[in-house]
Amino acid sequence: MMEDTVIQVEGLTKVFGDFTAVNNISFHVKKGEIFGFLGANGAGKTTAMKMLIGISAPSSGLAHVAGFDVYTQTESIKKTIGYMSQKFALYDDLTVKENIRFFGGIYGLSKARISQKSNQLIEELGLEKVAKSLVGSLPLGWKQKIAFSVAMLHDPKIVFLDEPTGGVDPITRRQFWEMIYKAANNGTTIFVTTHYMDEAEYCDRVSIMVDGRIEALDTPKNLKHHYRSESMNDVFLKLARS
Ligand SMILES: Nc1ncnc2c1ncn2[C@@H]1O[C@H](COP(=O)(O)OP(=O)(O)OP(=O)(O)O)[C@@H](O)[C@H]1O
Repeated sequence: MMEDTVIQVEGLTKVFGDFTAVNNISFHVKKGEIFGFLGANGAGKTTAMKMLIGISAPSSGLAHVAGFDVYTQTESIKKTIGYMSQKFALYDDLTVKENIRFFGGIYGLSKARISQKSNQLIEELGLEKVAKSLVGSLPLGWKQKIAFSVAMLHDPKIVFLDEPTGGVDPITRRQFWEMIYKAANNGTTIFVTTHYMDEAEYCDRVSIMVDGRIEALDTPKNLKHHYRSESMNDVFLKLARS
């Protein structure tokens, strides 16, 4: 594995019965890169991501995440990465502080470290007034920003974000992306799926999955040039909906 490669995937495949959900995909992701993982509904993004985060065994192919093998070193992978999904992020019936304490504990942080991280996160996000409110009472955009910070509590090398901004308003999405940039600038690798094509423009490189295969992978600029498109939306429509 090249020194700055943090995700290495070769011929990764997942079969359910006679249906191939992820079909022989290959790519590398570099340290500190923001890697966009795009595809229409059902293209196979979540299935691929589940293999990379060590919760679903591949049918065939190879993958290393932070240097760990997805077949044999899944516990090491889980400790090294952060994960956030739109569908499950935080406990609605715990307060902001309780969520931080809970997830900090799961990640194995010391009490002192959790307390320090909790204060830092609350200050950075300007959450002083709602630190003791139940997360369920907060707007979705706030929840998602807190969820991202919680996924970063243990300073993961790579953070996997599965549609992190789904249903969130454009201003909050922009703020969310500022958090992503900051994490990437600090050396965290970001692997992100999204349905928002403006967000695809913010990625360093983007892959586009169609029916389980990666049909295109390049910088947004090169993809637009190659597909003679004005925007990533056009590129996506040409590939994913053709
Ligand atoms: N456990 C499973 N058993 C059988 N088929 C599955 C299973 N998990 C996913 N699939 C199928 O694999 C295909 C890819 O699903 P996946 O959830 O990976 O797509 P996706 O690109 O993440 O879509 P979305 O954007 O809707 O989340 C779908 O046709 C889905 O029905």
